[in-house]
Amino acid sequence: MSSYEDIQYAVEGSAAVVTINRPDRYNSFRGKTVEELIAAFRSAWADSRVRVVILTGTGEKAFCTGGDVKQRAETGDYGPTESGMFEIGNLHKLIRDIPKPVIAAVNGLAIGGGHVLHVLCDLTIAAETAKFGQAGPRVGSFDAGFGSAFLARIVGEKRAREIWFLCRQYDAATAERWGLVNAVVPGDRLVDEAKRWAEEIAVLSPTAIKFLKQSFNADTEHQAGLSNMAMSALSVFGETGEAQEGATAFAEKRKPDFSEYAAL
Ligand SMILES: CC(C)(COP(=O)(O)OP(=O)(O)OC[C@H]1O[C@@H](n2cnc3c(N)ncnc32)[C@H](O)[C@@H]1OP(=O)(O)O)[C@@H](O)C(=O)NCCC(=O)NCCSC(=O)c1cc(O)c2ccccc2c1O
Repeated sequence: MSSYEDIQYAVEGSAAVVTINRPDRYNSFRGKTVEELIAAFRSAWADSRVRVVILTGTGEKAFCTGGDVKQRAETGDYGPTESGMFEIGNLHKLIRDIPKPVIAAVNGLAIGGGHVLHVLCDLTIAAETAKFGQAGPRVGSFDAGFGSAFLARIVGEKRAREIWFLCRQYDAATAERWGLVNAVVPGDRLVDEAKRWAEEIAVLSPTAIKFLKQSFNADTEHQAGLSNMAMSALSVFGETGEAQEGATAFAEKRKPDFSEYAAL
């Protein structure tokens, strides 16, 4: 895949900068976006010039707001892909497995599956105006894999459950206090700051960094199994009226009505 439609990819100094470029949909992802992100991360892995990957989004509004809910309301899925599959689980694994640090430069809203992406990155630098949160239970979705279990490793069980059960938004200062982000900077300095961190990493031993990343990952690798199961559960849940009510309500700009459903 050499040219991209939903993302931008550039190697600048020692960093590959991967930018989700769907600002009219708040940089939400469809199947094609995920496929392109996978191709970009593979390019960064294979390129010996690249020591760090920076993941960000176009504009000031959103880093990524997760799955494209309008697409899901329209077609019941996240749209066509070359492989015929929606490969978000493979993207999650790739962000973990690429033996180079991945820095999320969160330029705006990191919501739903977009929040999960930054959680999976090794480091997060946030713009002062960035906002963080989950949305799945409001739109008939969930990430019961890395998105919940790994999040709890970062912020602790109580806060992870609060994030998922209340679907609130948290500002960058709160995210920093909770250990969800490494640093907060003015928006106009965000990507430059991420590049500065990348150059600082780039002069260190790449092999030591690789083993360290793998060592950090090894301790939570069992969560990949959970994630697989969660993705299977999600594709079954996505077919239900309950899940479809969430997506349809978002597309129709109204509150979802889950009153006829129960979890007994
Ligand atoms: C993010 C918001 C809270 C922002 O609210 P705000 O009021 O500031 O802005 P608007 O709501 O007016 O949005 C502006 C504009 O952008 C469009 N938009 C925003 N987010 C999305 C989106 N996710 N998909 C499509 N379009 C989006 C919005 O419609 C507006 O366009 P207009 O043309 O109408 O002006 C708020 O927008 C919001 O709550 N967004 C939805 C967030 C969300 O629910 N995300 C998806 C969660 S589910 C998910 O991410 C997911 C992840 C996975 O990994 C999966 C894996 C396997 C299966 C399913 C998965 C899955 O569902």
